Amino acid sequence: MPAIDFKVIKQDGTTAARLGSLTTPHGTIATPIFMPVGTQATVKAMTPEELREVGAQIILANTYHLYIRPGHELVGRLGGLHEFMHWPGPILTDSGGFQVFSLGELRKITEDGVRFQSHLDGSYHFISPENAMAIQEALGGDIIMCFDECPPYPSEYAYVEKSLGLTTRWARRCKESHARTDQALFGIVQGGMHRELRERSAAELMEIGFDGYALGGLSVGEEKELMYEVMGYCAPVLPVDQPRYVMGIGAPEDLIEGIHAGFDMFDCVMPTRNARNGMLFTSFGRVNIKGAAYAEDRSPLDPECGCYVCKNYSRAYLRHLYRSGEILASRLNTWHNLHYYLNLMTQAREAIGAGRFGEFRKEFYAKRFSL
Ligand SMILES: CNc1nc2cc(C(=O)NN)ccc2[nH]1
Ligand SMILES: [Zn+2]
Repeated sequence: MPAIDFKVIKQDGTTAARLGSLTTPHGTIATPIFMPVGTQATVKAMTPEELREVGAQIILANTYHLYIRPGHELVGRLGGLHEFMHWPGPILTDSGGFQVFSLGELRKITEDGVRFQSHLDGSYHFISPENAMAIQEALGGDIIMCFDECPPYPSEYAYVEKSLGLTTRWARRCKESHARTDQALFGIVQGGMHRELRERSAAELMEIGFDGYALGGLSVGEEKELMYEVMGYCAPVLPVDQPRYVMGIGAPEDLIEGIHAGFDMFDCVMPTRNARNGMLFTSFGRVNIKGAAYAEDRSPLDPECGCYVCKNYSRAYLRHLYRSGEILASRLNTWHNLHYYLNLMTQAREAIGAGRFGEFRKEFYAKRFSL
């Protein structure tokens, strides 16, 4: 009995966008879906009940951070992430591949795995594909990710080619050592910005066979056009009847382009991190709430939003909270940004259901810069 079941409910009329249903041991998710990032077993500033209220269906937790603190064995002993963080819905854990490679000089890659120093106290650690599986199995997420190498951008062609071979060999080791049948395992396609390498990586992973496929190694400093090009030629080579996930993506327009290309799942720290920095997303573009223009602006942040924040608070008050360094600023700004992202996904799903995602995409761009 596979851990997850994915069905394409409806293919859009004129684009590669599709409406899907992803059933996991902790509930069923409508796709396309955005996953709020809960790095240290919390989506910062939000309770699980509030996450539900803004429309979150599935959240992401970071294996690297939870391995370092409080430790995956501790989380396992306390019943796993769902129990530990009081989140009853589906959880996806990344493998730590990206975080560990982001440590830069503090890490050494070998065929067997990666040796790295903790960002907290400099202590030495080693993660192999096998223990990336053991860590995620202890954390107890519903969907876990292969341990891969995310090459820096830009990298020499030869390096990217060599790296994808390591990612494939590591993916095979992940599948061989993955024991929990109630956890789905996704492969991660690498290959940089080279079409033939991306297609080779995808083919090698599909040969091994996974429950879903992610596109890694994007949003690493490349131009948006290049990111969209890679998404455009990767989606069609991935299995049509399995979930397609783009990791670390992205800004609202990146989600629209990812859905347009045929992807189903997205995660990004942007809505939550930007919220804490006063950068708010609205249907008409971005609002930097600390701007003096909002000092006496009694209007809601986004008149078209309708979330708890936009129904009850003025831009002037949100600006005051932010400038005063109030904790409520992070909470209200996060609430609104997550509602914006998740509501955008709801609208996208409705548009696909009506066979009009192409028109929806045009409307999205038409009103974006009318602030
Ligand atoms: C914000 N940019 C961004 N790029 C990512 C790439 C990966 C990846 O390749 N994981 N194996 C994961 C998260 C990412 N977030
Ligand atoms: Zn709002």
